[in-house]
Amino acid sequence: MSAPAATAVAAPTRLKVEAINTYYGDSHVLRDVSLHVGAGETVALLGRNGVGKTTTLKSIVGWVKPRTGSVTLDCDELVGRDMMTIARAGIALVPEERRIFTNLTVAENLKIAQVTTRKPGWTLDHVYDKFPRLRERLTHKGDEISGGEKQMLAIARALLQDVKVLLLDEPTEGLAPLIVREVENVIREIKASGITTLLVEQNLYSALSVADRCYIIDQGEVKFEGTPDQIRGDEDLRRRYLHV
Ligand SMILES: Nc1ncnc2c1ncn2[C@@H]1O[C@H](COP(=O)(O)OP(=O)(O)OP(=O)(O)O)[C@@H](O)[C@H]1O
Repeated sequence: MSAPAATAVAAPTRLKVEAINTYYGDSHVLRDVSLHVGAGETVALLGRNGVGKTTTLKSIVGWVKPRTGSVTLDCDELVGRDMMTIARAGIALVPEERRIFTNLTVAENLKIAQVTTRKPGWTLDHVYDKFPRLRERLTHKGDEISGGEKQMLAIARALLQDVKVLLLDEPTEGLAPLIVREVENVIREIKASGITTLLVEQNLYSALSVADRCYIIDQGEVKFEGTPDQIRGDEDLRRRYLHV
């Protein structure tokens, strides 16, 4: 593995993944994967197709269970807990398929996502302010909005759930360049609001433009930890692990 970033962020660790090994049946997909995300940091997990990025996110939220290793949120162990408990602890995954209710309007999708028992970090007003596109589409059904709007709606729903750590799986996938820029701005707004984000991206330059730090994973192993600038400046690294 390459040397860790010289410019370590001073924030306390919020999410820590330590030496997890995850399998699908006999297939050993994650091999001693370790990473950490500081409070308020935006970290990107990069790598080619099928190397284990989504499986890392699913292992964090308990969708798949690591066979060994540890995942902690503010030092609380999550491995072995069910998905609902992990979600209540404050981790939300926005999966690649952007799960929203297609038969409900945008407004209804947002209303039912709201946490009523606790004060959410993001309120509906905050969402309407930062996602003007959604405000314009409030009466449209989930299946009547564009891919970019679905992505923003899925992210907004997660933000309304009193989230501490947001996991985004390929948030810019399939989106037009102009909409990719809007999603990047939303990710910056999320960081500005103090939420910790771990995102998986195939769109390297989009990820580098929003991330404070990055990990590169290959064949289920973390091969690099460093800054966007280190990746921009290392053509060999990009060619070896990212094909760009
Ligand atoms: N439910 C599953 N059952 C069996 N194998 C799986 C399952 N999900 C993923 N895999 C395999 O695990 C490996 C890692 O997949 P994963 O989805 O984590 O990769 P990824 O890096 O996110 O790639 P992609 O960008 O293509 O989603 C791949 O070989 C994939 O085929």
